[in-house]
Amino acid sequence: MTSVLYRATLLHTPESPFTHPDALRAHEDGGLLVSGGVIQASGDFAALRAAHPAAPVTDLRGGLLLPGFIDTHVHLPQVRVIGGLGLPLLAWLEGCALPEEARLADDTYARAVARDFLDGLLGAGTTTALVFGSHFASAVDLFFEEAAQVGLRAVAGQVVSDRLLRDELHTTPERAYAEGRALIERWHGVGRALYTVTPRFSLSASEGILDACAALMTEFPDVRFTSHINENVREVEVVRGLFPGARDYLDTYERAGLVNARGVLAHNIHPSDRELGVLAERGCAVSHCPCSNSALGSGFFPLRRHLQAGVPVALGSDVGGGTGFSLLKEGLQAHFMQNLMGEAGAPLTPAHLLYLATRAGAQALGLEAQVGSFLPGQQFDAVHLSPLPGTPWTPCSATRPARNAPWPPPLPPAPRPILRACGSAAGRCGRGLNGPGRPPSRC
Ligand SMILES: O=c1[nH]c(=O)c2nc[nH]c2[nH]1
Ligand SMILES: [Zn+2]
Repeated sequence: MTSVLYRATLLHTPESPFTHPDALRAHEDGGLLVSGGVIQASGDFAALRAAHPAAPVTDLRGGLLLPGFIDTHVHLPQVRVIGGLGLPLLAWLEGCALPEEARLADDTYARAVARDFLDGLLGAGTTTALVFGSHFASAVDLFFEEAAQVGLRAVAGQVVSDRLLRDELHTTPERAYAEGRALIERWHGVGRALYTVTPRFSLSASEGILDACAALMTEFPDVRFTSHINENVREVEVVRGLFPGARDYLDTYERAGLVNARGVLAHNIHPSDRELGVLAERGCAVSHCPCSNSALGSGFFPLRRHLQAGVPVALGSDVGGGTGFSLLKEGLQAHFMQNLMGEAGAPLTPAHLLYLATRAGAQALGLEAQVGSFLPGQQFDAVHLSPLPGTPWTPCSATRPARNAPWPPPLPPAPRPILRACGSAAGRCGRGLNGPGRPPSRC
């Protein structure tokens, strides 16, 4: 099989920068040798060229080649309600998201939505996504068909709920099991498709429906699991009331047997230490969706606590609670929000952000042997970020200060003031400013 040598500036993070400070691999004049869609070698272009002189070269210089982005939380039926800002979660679901989700009962509408959604993901450089599907089995079926057409690595499933949404979005445990089973048999492992068992959240899922989800997970041991957790204070309170015997939100899934290394739970903004400990011990990942957390006012994600506990974390766009498909934007927002948290935040460098948008997502989905970096043996799932022709392209030449270098540097001694403000309230002594040497207390 012919190999092709791609020439570009390459960046990838085969290790986690949270544990390996030198995790970023950067090759300014880099090369990737690809054969049959699989990466054979990566590194400096000159060395690869010397070792493979006959390989045809595809020249992609002038931009950046990164592993394709991996979105670990995004809702198929919400692509047309992106940007409904200003409401907290439960009001937003009722007024904005759920009425639109009900429209996917119509197959023609559902197909059009699937196409918009896939355009959005691929346009943002996302090549793998963990997709919250539709409540309607036929819409999920259509989605898998459309995803196969465009080559997205779709890890998706039918969303199931049996209370507190809208009647047309409710199902029963028996029907959820039967429709889930049929979709798994039709799509799981076909081409790039994988199936995810998807109860919407414990607020809308009875114990019966969580048990039906667990039955599918037992019967098909490599399908994935996804849901929401601890997103909004009011939501957490309602869930506590609905599951009086549960220790906390996570326990509602745990008791059904749904928490393990095949799982990704979205948000987790308000976790207890117990929940973090269990997630870490079971290897269940959390999808952090910072634009959604900001848009719905859900709160600040305690990334530092997740990292300290050892919980795997990756990034999600959470369209349409989130504001768009770009994981570059999610990374930037994550950075801003961690900054705003001060001491409680985790400082994020560009290497952390690249990792969270690529390799961390692959690990969360159990796909790290296939995608997420440019290591040999990986699929050639990549995104080429190239500026439009004519855009000035000046690499940033600023040097970063060392992590613990004092900043700001000490200030020079302050000049002696010539005039000092009057010490009385708002200068009401009538003299305004004191003359040199007159202490404010004499005013
Ligand atoms: O951000 C969210 N988007 C949703 O659609 C949803 N459903 C339950 N919980 C949710 N959170
Ligand atoms: Zn969501």
